[in-house]
Amino acid sequence: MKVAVLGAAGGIGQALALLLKTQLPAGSKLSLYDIAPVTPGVAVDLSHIPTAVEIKGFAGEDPTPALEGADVVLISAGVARKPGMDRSDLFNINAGIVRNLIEKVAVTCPKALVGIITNPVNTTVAIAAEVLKKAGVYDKNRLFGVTTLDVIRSETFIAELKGLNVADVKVNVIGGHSGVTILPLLSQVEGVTFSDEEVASLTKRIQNAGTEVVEAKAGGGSATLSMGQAACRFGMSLVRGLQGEANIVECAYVDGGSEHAEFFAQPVLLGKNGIEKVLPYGEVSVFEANARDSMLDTLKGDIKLGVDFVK
Ligand SMILES: NC(=O)c1ccc[n+]([C@@H]2O[C@H](COP(=O)([O-])OP(=O)(O)OC[C@H]3O[C@@H](n4cnc5c(N)ncnc54)[C@H](O)[C@@H]3O)[C@@H](O)[C@H]2O)c1
Ligand SMILES: O=C(O)C[C@H](O)C(=O)O
Repeated sequence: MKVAVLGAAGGIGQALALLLKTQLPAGSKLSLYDIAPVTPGVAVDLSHIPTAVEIKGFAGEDPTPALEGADVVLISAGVARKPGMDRSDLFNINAGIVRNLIEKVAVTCPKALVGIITNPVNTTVAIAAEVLKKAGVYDKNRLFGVTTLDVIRSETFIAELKGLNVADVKVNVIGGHSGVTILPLLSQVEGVTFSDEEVASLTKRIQNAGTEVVEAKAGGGSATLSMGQAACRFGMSLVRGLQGEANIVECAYVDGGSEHAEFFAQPVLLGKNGIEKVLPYGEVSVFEANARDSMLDTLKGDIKLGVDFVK
C-alpha cells in the first residue's frame, strides 16, 4: 500500500504525515511531496519514528516520483485562509495548483484513490474531475472531496452539548464544504433530541467552525491539526477499503449520482475500487430539507466555477 501526500510540508501535510506514519499498516509506503525544499527533511524526521512504514520525501516542481505506484493520493497543497476571507477567495491560487497536480496524477497513477483537501473543496473537486475526464482516466468512484473535518467537528460539538461519550456519536454531514453548504443531519443523531434553538445554533456553529479557527489563529492560517486528524481518518478508511475490510462508511463529497447536484457530500461505502456504493443519507427534518434545498444554488455555482476553469 502506498499513500502519497501532496502539500506535505504544510500545516495539514505535516500533521497528516505524522499520523499516517504511526497508523498505516506495516509494510506500507508513505510518500511526501511539496514544492518546499524542507520536504525531504520532514521525511527524514518522520523516518526516525519506529513503525514499519517506509517514508520518502520529494521537493521541487515535479510530483511524479512521489506519485509513482501510489494507491491513495491526499492533496492539501495550496494556500489557506486568513481572517476576512471566504474559502472561495482561495480559488485564484488553488485552482491552478490542483489542476497541475491532478494532471500528474492522471499520467502517473490514474487508478489511485484521490482525496482533495485543498479549498475551495466544492470547486477543486470539480476541477480534478474535469482534468481526469480530459485525460480519459476519470473514475467517479476514485475521487473524493474530504469533508471529514465537518463530521468530526459535529461529533465533538454534539458530544459537548449533550454530555455524550464522543466515541458513541455518529452523524452524517451532507452537501459540500463551505458555509451553508455544510449540513449536519442532527435529527438523525441517536439517543438525543435537540430543541429548535439548539438545531439552529449548532448547525451554524458547525458551518462556521472553519472561520472560528481562522479567527482564533489571527492570520496564522486555518485548521491544520484537526484537519490532519480528519484526513488521516479518511485516508485510513480508503486504505481499509482497499484492503477488503467490510463496512467502511464515510461521508465525502463525491460524484455519486445525487439528485441534488453533480457533486454532493453523503455517506459512501468504501471498498477495493474506492466507492462500492453511494448510500442514502436517510430521513431529514423539515429544517434540514429546507437547508438542503436552499444551499443548492450556491453549491451548483461552486461546481460550475470548477468545470468552467478547466473547459
Ligand atoms: N477540506 C478541509 O476540510 C480543509 C480543512 C483545512 C484546510 N483546508 C485547506 O487545505 C489547504 C492547505 O492548508 P494548510 O493549512 O496545510 O496550508 P499551508 O500553507 O500550511 O500548507 C500548504 C502547503 O502547500 C504547499 N504547496 C503550495 N503549492 C504547491 C504545489 N504546487 N505543489 C505542492 N505543494 C504546494 C506549500 O509549500 C505548503 O507547504 C488550504 O487550501 C486550506 O484551505 C481544507
Ligand atoms: O475554513 C477554512 O478555511 C479551512 C477549512 O476548510 C476548515 O473548515 O477549517
